[in-house]
Amino acid sequence: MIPRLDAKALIRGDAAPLRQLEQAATEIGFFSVTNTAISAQRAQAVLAMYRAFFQLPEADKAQVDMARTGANRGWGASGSEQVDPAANPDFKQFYDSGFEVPGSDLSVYAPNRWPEAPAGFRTEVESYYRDACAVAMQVLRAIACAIGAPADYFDAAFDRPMALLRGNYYPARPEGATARDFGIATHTDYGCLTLLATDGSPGLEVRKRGGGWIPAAAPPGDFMINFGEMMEMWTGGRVRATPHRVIGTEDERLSVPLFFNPSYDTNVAPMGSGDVISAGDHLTQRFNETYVHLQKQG
Ligand SMILES: O=C(O)CCC(=O)C(=O)O
Ligand SMILES: [Fe+2]
Repeated sequence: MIPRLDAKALIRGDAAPLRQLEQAATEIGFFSVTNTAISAQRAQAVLAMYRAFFQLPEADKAQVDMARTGANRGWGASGSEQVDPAANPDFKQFYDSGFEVPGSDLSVYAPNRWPEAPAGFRTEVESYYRDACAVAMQVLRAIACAIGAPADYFDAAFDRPMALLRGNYYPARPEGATARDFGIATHTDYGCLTLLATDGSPGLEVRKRGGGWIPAAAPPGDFMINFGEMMEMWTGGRVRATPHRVIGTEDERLSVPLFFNPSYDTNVAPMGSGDVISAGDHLTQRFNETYVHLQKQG
C-alpha cells in the first residue's frame, strides 16, 4: 500500500505524520498527500489546459516541438523520450516548461516555448507551476525534519531550481504494442522530489523492494509524491528513488508531474561525505541519455 498523508499536518510538524513520512521516504519511496494548498478544482483546471493542448492537430504542436530547439522546453511527440534503454521509446506525448534564467546558456534554464493555443494556456500553467513549487518546498521541509536534518536544510538549494513542469498525455495503448512498449517505461526520476497530479485514472505502478508492482492512484486534489536520484544520492541512500512505470490501458490518461530539481550548482553528494556531485551535471547527463533528440548515436 502507498501511504496517504495529510499535508497540513506535515507542515505543522505533527510527530505521527512525520514518522509516517520518514517511513514512506525510506521504504517504498512513494506516498500521496491530501489537503495541500492546491484545490481539486485547480488541479482539474490545469489538467484540462494540457488536455486541450494535446488535442490540437500535430502540426500545431509541432510549432513548439523541442526537437527543433534542442532544449527540453515545449512539446515532445510520441517516441521522443526513451527512459529505459531496454524498452522502446515511450508512446506518451508531453509538454515541458520550467524555470528560466534569461541569458543563461545552460539548457536546463532555457526559455519556455509557449504554444499559441489553447487560449490562457501560459497563464494557467505558469500560475500552477508557482503553486506547485510552493507545495513541493513545504513537503521538502517536512522531509528534512522527518530525516532529522534542520527544517531549512534544502532551502538554499532551490533559489534557482532546475524545476520542470510536465504535462503527460498517454493515448490508449497503441495497437500492436509489445512487451517493450510503455506509456512510460520503468525509470527513476532524476531530481529531488516529484509532485504528481493525475486525472485519477489508473496506470501508474510502483516497484516493490522485493519485486512486483503496486498500482498507485491519486484523484485530482491529491498528489503522488516520490523521490529522484539526486535525493537518494544526497541522503546517502536513505531516501529512496523508486522505479515506476505506466504500461497504458485502452483509455487515455493525463498526468502533470512537477520535477522539483535543485539549482544547477548544488552539491548532491552524500551529506558530510566531502565528495562533489553537481546537480546540473547529473540532470544534463540524464536528459542527454533519455531525450531521443539529444541521444548520441553509437
Ligand atoms: O503518469 C504518471 O503517473 C507517472 C509519470 C512519470 O513517472 C514521469 O513523468 O516521470
Ligand atoms: Fe517518473
